[in-house]
Amino acid sequence: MITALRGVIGKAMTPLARALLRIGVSPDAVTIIGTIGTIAAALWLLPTGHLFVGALVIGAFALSDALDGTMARLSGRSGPWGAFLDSTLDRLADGAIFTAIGVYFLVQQEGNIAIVGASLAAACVVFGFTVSYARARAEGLGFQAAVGIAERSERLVISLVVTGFVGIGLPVSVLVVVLGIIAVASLITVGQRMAAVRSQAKAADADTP
Ligand SMILES: CCCCCCCC/C=C\CCCCCCCC(=O)OC[C@H](COP(=O)(O)O[C@@H]1[C@H](O)[C@H](OP(=O)(O)O)[C@@H](O)[C@H](O)[C@H]1O)OC(=O)CCCCCCC/C=C\CCCCCCCC
Ligand SMILES: Nc1ccn([C@@H]2O[C@H](COP(=O)(O)O)[C@@H](O)[C@H]2O)c(=O)n1
Ligand SMILES: [Mg+2]
Ligand SMILES: [Mg+2]
Repeated sequence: MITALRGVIGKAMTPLARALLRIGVSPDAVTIIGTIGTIAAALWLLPTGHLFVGALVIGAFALSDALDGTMARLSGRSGPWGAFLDSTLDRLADGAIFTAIGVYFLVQQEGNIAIVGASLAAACVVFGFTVSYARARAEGLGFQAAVGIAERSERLVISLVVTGFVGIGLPVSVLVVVLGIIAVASLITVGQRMAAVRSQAKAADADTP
């Protein structure tokens, strides 16, 4: 759903991508700086309770994930190394964001909401990583698995927008519910990816003489 905005975001990034290339910035530099910025902003701003500013700053850095690919394509430097670097660093950024939300619950909240919020954030880390792993493993075996209701863009945009709104007064219980929904939707996405690979594997078996 949100992932479908990819083309639009890529187009919107084009002028900035061209400008950065012109001054000699490489796609890899944007990938690395974007990841470091995301991790630093998440681990500093969320546990200290700066949820609104944190969501905005993390969102801005996370959007650089669409910038690096646009720069790589425009400069003709798109390739396996960049794809590997981008996907691997994505996992560090995802882990930092949901870990930071979990630490926010443990440090800034009390009682059941702290325990439940932190546990659901941990579930988002584990199930989100499993979604990404399923695609990486499928692609390593020659199948396609870029499907599902909770791809990375959905997980990040929804969690960051709700985190930002909690920062300006939305009850924190809404974030707990949304983390629960993201965790369940991630598990469903794992199932959707398994189903996609299973049908491709069966079709490949049937084609084998
Ligand atoms: C001061 C500045 C403020 C900035 C605020 C920005 C607000 C923007 C609002 C909306 C923008 C939403 C659009 C984001 C859609 C991005 C779509 C996109 O470009 O996707 C591509 C990019 C990279 O995808 P890849 O295919 O290269 O990545 C793959 C993916 O990671 C796979 O993961 P999997 O699905 O399998 O788990 C991996 O398997 C694969 O390895 C990997 O290659 O997608 C992204 O992932 C980019 C995510 C962008 C997230 C942007 C977050 C910004 C949204 C909100 C900001 C918070 C606003 C706070 C509001 C506060 C309200 C009071
Ligand atoms: N440093 C980089 C980053 C990305 N790429 C290429 O872009 C693809 C990802 O594009 P996004 O718009 O989704 O970031 C990736 O698969 C690589 O082909 C690159 O070459 N170098
Ligand atoms: Mg990228
Ligand atoms: Mg990336």
